[in-house]
Amino acid sequence: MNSATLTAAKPETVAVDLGERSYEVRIGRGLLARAGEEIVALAGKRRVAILTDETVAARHLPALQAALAAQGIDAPALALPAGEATKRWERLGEAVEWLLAQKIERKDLVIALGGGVIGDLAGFASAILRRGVRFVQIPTTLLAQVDSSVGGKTGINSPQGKNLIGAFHQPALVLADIDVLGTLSPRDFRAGYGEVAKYGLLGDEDFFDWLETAGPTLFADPIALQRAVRQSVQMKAGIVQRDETEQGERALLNLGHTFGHALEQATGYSDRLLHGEGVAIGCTLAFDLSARLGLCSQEAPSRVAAHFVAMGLPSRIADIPGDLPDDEALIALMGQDKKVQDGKLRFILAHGIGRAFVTDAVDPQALRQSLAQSRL
Ligand SMILES: NC(=O)c1ccc[n+]([C@@H]2O[C@H](COP(=O)([O-])OP(=O)(O)OC[C@H]3O[C@@H](n4cnc5c(N)ncnc54)[C@H](O)[C@@H]3O)[C@@H](O)[C@H]2O)c1
Ligand SMILES: O=C(O)C(=O)C[C@@H](O)[C@H](O)[C@H](O)COP(=O)(O)O
Ligand SMILES: [Zn+2]
Repeated sequence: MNSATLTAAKPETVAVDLGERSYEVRIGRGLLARAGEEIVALAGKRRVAILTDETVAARHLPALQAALAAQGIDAPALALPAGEATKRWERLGEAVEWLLAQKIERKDLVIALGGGVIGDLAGFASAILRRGVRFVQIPTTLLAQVDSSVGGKTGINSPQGKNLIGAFHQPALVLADIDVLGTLSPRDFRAGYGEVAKYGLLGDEDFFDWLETAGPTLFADPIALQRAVRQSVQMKAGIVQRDETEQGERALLNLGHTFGHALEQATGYSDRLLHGEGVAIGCTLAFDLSARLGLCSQEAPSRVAAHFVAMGLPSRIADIPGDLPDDEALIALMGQDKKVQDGKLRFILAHGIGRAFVTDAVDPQALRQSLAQSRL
């Protein structure tokens, strides 16, 4: 990120208003260095334990530990292997046993320093440790800053499907320091962008219009990046406030995920397909299916695909390297989706860009045609 020539906006705060589970999301530059003060303000000088991954630990853990040490807090850390494969029982067990060995008590704090994998796993570990301890999200990927650190969905994957084991457990604070995104690989940055675009596609056409121009500049422009993170978090916070446990509206945040999660399972939760890449392919499929069902214009899916291509993201199943299960097997994998009701798949489709809705009225032939088209 070109921080020398561009000044950034001031840090901003988005409140997530959930009664006694309310918290704030701070977004801006230099927040990692101020983490010690934030943690003391939240929990005094209580004990703190950090869960992270090995890649993030090498780049950003010393700065966090120094910020905490400056406030007199000695914070031990456990660094798990980086990558989606870490979101599983064995690593969860390792994390929980380690937290117990650190004697983390109910009123102490767990810090998740990392991307969505660490945030989801650390959040779930915090939910079940002594039946619930507080945790703070310090998201270090674009995906985690715009999406996974907010809203309290925590959990791990199963061989049967994505995020099938988990709990709702809201963080006590989120510190999204956009400076730390400067060390992300271009591929991980782009994957996170898949979730940014999702917000425009599901509920805000003006945001999507802006992203079509600003998207390619985000990595180098902290002002545009902070705006993208803030608008995404504002949209997610609004939805989560109205529907914390996904009884209705929150399912819109799953746009593209019925497809994406099945593809992630089919690729073994490996780096063949990152979560945000699956979301980009899934969003394109959702718009293609919507157009086939006559719900939106034919232009909408082309515009969605064109934007993902312009951003260097995959937009078709054919973009995934290696062999994949056939369409019937992919549809069977979708059967484990958490939105399934009475055995029936439910999809997030759209009447146009920014106009998503939930439906179970999907012609299976149209679904098969969309999947077949996406393989070409
Ligand atoms: N809970 C939710 O609401 C929610 C929302 C969206 C996604 N998710 C989950 O999030 C996960 C994906 O998250 P992700 O894309 O952040 O993946 P990730 O956590 O695996 O991070 C991606 C890669 O970036 C590396 N990394 C992280 N921060 C870095 C930094 N600052 N500099 C350099 N490298 C860095 C990591 O080590 C990893 O290799 C998926 O499991 C997905 O299901 C959850
Ligand atoms: O917060 C939500 O709600 C979301 O659906 C956000 C998604 O981006 C995220 O990937 C989430 O983990 C998917 O939820 P799931 O319930 O399908 O596992
Ligand atoms: Zn997602």
